[in-house]
Amino acid sequence: MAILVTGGAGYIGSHTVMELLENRDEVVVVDNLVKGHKNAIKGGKFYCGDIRDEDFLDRVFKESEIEAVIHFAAYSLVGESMKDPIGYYNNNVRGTITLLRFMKKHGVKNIVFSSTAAVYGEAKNVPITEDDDTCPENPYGESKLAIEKLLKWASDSLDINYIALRYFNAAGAHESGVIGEDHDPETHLIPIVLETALGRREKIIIFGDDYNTPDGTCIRDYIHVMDLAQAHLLALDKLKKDGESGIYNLGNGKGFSVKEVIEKSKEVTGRDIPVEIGNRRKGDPHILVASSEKAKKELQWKPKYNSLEKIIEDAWKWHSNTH
Ligand SMILES: NC(=O)c1ccc[n+]([C@@H]2O[C@H](COP(=O)([O-])OP(=O)(O)OC[C@H]3O[C@@H](n4cnc5c(N)ncnc54)[C@H](O)[C@@H]3O)[C@@H](O)[C@H]2O)c1
Ligand SMILES: O=c1ccn([C@@H]2O[C@H](COP(=O)(O)OP(=O)(O)O[C@H]3O[C@H](CO)[C@@H](O)[C@H](O)[C@H]3O)[C@@H](O)[C@H]2O)c(=O)[nH]1
Repeated sequence: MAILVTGGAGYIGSHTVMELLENRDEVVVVDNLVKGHKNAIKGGKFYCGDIRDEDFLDRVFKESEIEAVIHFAAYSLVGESMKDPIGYYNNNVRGTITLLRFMKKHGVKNIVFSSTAAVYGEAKNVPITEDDDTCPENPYGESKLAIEKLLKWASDSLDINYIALRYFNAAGAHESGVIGEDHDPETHLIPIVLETALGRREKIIIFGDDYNTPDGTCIRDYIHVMDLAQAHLLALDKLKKDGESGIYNLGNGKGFSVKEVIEKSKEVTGRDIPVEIGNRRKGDPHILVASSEKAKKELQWKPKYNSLEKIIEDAWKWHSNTH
């Protein structure tokens, strides 16, 4: 029996596939390679196609004995979603609807879903717990919240069990340096900062320094991609064991401002990183920091790489050596 990983050629997906392979799980990856890379998939069986393509998805389920699904495939950029809300709903919501229909048809019950801190919007509490209000500030977060709600109804009446993992900001790379964060164009803070350190960019533009935070720049909770990968395996175990659906935050519980990330990157790389202050980016909440106590207690999740320094070191190893 295999684990179907949608979006397994992408950043977090490819790192989770590595972890599954190390755990000796059988893996089937589905990805349309719109954003991902075939050479980031380090094992298992690969199908190139779109999860919204019904005939394609039906064939994948028919040809492989799928035990459970980990569902990463989505568009995931806050800024892009503000410009293309229809495209975001179309890919994220429609893709998940098609996936659930074929899971149902082929009798696959368990799904781990990539949700996001962006479902919370401007947080009222710091750190944020899973019971806090959800009020997304951008179409991306809204599309993910719509999927969480769909999953809830599906679990109530369709015999589907789900765990939605609300990741905060994924960062870092596999410790081997073999795979890392490889988006094109890159929009995420840490890779852009490191590309600037490497001289591939002239400068990093800070999107606003007039937020209500100590240094005026946005605060995020950066979580190592391999700690996220570990959480997916634990979520699968839990679904197999007790079939109980649930929602879990995944973060380190510590926030860093954009300026702090740049300063730490200067220390790690020993390079100069030129900075310019620019306008705010639409759709950005000022602070997002997780409480992950629920994941630690109920999934037995034990993040191993929980310092910003280690996250930047691993990202730097990949960016400076292999990219
Ligand atoms: N990167 C983060 O900080 C972060 C934080 C919270 C949540 N997430 C969520 O985690 C998941 C993975 O994020 P990522 O950073 O690895 O993104 P990514 O873009 O690197 O990976 C997504 C993968 O899905 C594929 N894909 C997209 N639409 C598809 C479709 N219709 N059919 C088949 N394949 C499709 C892409 O080609 C890509 O390989 C996403 O669902 C994202 O919303 C990411
Ligand atoms: O060139 C840049 C890039 C980013 N930022 C800022 O850096 C912070 C982090 O931005 P980024 O790395 O783009 O991540 P987010 O927009 O916080 O979104 C990520 O983290 C979310 C969870 O918090 C996920 O849902 C998204 O999928 C993922 O892209 C934000 O305040 C940005 O405004 C800059 O100032 N300059």
